[in-house]
Amino acid sequence: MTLTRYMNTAEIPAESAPAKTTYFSSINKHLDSANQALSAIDAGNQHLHIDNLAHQDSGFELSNQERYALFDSQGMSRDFIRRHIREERKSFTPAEQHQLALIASRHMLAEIQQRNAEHVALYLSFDGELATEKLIEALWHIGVKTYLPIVHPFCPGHLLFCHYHSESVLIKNKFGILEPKLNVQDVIPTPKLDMIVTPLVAFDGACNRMGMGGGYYDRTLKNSVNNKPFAVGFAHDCQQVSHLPVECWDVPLPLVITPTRRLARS
Ligand SMILES: Nc1nc2c(c(=O)[nH]1)N(C=O)[C@@H](CNc1ccc(C(=O)N[C@@H](CCC(=O)O)C(=O)O)cc1)CN2
Ligand SMILES: Nc1ncnc2c1ncn2[C@@H]1O[C@H](COP(=O)(O)OP(=O)(O)OP(=O)(O)O)[C@@H](O)[C@H]1O
Repeated sequence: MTLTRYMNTAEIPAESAPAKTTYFSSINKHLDSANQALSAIDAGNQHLHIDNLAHQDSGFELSNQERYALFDSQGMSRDFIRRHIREERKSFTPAEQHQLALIASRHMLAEIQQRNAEHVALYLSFDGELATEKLIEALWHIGVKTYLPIVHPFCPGHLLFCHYHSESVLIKNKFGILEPKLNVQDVIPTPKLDMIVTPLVAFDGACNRMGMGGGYYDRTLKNSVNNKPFAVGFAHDCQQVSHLPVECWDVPLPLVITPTRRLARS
């Protein structure tokens, strides 16, 4: 059984929205196995786990009644969608955020392992973004090298990617986001990354991506050749919208992973 098992292409419009409680009770059914998968790696049971995670059914499928309702964004401006979805993703409690991040991290870990990625850029969450801390710890345990974006000190709108390890010193950037203190020896040229797990504010069914509005990831991803590095959006289900107004500089993602979906761009 493959990961695509939990991809559900049917979209539920907002008017037939199930209550958030229904979404959470279906999510909770999958929490134990996600917890076990990630803590087995913590416990050093790596080898067994890598094999298991890569091949077992690590996904799940929600019925239309259980899934998070799609926000109908038709005709809305980018700015309005950005503000609305930022509020939506911030509305989860810390406990809900933790559960959702665990479940999604398990899926992302399986994706990283299946692709044999050795150098993976991620982000440290803020503003209600899906948290990556557990995923990063699991990657350290299995020997995958992790990197974080740094807002470029001289080149406005651009990012540098720096090695992130257990000894890294983190400082807040101008947006209040934690990033590694710049050390040139830690910088990796972007084409050397195998994967970039990108933050995003909103995405649609065609894997179009909208971020915080700085154009940082668009500038980074426009230089990808043959999907190297392979960019994967990591987001809450509530961040999917029915339609994103696309600009000429927007770079669509080949894949988006949420707690309940693996959405590949066709
Ligand atoms: N966790 C995380 N790290 C990331 C990003 C991200 O989206 N998430 N970025 C993705 O690109 C870059 C930072 N880009 C950002 C762009 C705008 C704002 C922001 O908060 N803008 C404010 C206005 C700030 C101001 O005017 O000074 C806002 O919109 O409220 C934050 C991050 C690099 N690191
Ligand atoms: N490749 C590029 N070259 C030059 N300017 C760009 C490029 N990509 C985006 N921009 C500029 O960046 C600004 C912000 O773009 P946009 O609103 O799409 O960012 P975003 O995707 O929301 O942010 P991010 O990628 O940082 O998460 C726009 O004004 C756009 O002109």
